[in-house]
Amino acid sequence: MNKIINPAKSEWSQILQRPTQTIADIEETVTAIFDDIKRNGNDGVKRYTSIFDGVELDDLFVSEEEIKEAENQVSEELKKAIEVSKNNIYKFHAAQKTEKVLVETTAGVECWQEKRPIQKVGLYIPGGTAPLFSSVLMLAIPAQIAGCKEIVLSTPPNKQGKINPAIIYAAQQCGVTKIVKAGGIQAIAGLTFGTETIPQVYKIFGPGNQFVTVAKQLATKYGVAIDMPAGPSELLVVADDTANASFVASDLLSQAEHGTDSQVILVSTSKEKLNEVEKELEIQIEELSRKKIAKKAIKNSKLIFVETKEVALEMINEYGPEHFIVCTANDNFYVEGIENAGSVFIGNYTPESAGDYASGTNHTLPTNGYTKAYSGVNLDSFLKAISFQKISEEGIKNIGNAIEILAGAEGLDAHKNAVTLRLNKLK
Ligand SMILES: NC(=O)c1ccc[n+]([C@@H]2O[C@H](COP(=O)([O-])OP(=O)(O)OC[C@H]3O[C@@H](n4cnc5c(N)ncnc54)[C@H](O)[C@@H]3O)[C@@H](O)[C@H]2O)c1
Ligand SMILES: N[C@H](CO)Cc1c[nH]c[nH+]1
Ligand SMILES: [Zn+2]
Repeated sequence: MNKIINPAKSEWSQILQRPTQTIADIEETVTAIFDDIKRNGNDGVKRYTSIFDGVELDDLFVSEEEIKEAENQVSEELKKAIEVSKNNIYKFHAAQKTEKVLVETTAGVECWQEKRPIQKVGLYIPGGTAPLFSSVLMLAIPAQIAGCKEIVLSTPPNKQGKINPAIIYAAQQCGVTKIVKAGGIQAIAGLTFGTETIPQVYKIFGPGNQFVTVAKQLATKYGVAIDMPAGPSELLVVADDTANASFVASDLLSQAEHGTDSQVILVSTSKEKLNEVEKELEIQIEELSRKKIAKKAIKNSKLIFVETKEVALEMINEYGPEHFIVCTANDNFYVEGIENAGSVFIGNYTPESAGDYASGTNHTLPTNGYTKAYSGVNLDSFLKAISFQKISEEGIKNIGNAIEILAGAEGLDAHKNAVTLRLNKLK
């Protein structure tokens, strides 16, 4: 584990740098693959699947037979756990529905806002080193509640050209309409341009490694919307003497095991707690099946001592973690003061894994400091808000003159005329 540091404020941005590559590092590769797939469709998707995933595919889609097989392969125990997770995610996201907002802004001028689903959405489900079927629930459940019509899922196949049965099973439980066997940049390109058989979608959702994240960002150049950049996992824990060191270490490792480019950080006002957690990390990491990955990720990680909670909070807001765990005597200080975080976990008995799987909140969250401007996935991510207005004769008389003056001042005569003609008719 890295040694405990106490950086000066001037060093924060350098110390807190993410270990991921930037758009500039990956853009050339992504652009070349996008161009190829735009021109060559399915052949291009298959070629890059062969290069990056090591498998030659005949068919890019999960078949009816594979769907039946998956249903039989998933254990009853896992099906029940998926049901618990699904129910909680459903409850939390269904509760986010909002009523139509109607306001009579001036007598005779009615304005309202209503939400409509995005018709065609693409869900990316990571599958490089672990089949994240929990991400299927996190994306397909809100898509279904929102009323999206076409829900296309894409995920990388294994070396036998198969998709993990739990991914297929979860997709069937949540209204996914098609499952494409493609991962990484080729999956995002397929959903961006559409191919002979992959539908082109209006918005792409989902987490992924740095290649997926940069590909999603570049997809926006071609007119496709994205949920947010949701890249390699991050966790920042703030802990004082009241925290349980072994719990804190287990949480840090839970995110370190995601990928070698994950980053976990512990900030504390207690040197003793930092030392205790460091020892726990060394013990617990040896027991993990993914210790090779976790050990590499831990190299990107920091144990930071700060003198006061005020300095801790300022540093945390500067970093803007994807996940933020608060385990201190004064949790409210951090809960009320946090400005930039994807999802917040409070107290010794709220592990980050709860949000990853089953509490009900969404685990598709902004990383790499994008918490400063983006929210995690929620019901609104799958909806558009459309504004409506209806103006009566009384209404146009009330606001017409103001519109004429405003349009005249902008030098836009046609705008002004559209009101003047109506006002004249009402004289
Ligand atoms: N932010 C979030 O909300 C969130 C949620 C879950 C997971 N995650 C992150 O998702 C990631 C999952 O990563 P993963 O790799 O296991 O799966 P993945 O599905 O994201 O990526 C696998 C794909 O990457 C492509 N790829 C691999 N190496 C490449 C290379 N050198 N050049 C071009 N393409 C390449 C391959 O096509 C492969 O199919 C982890 O980093 C994890 O931390 C983030
Ligand atoms: N922690 C991940 C988001 O960064 C989500 C996840 C899925 N499965 C386990 N964890
Ligand atoms: Zn996780």
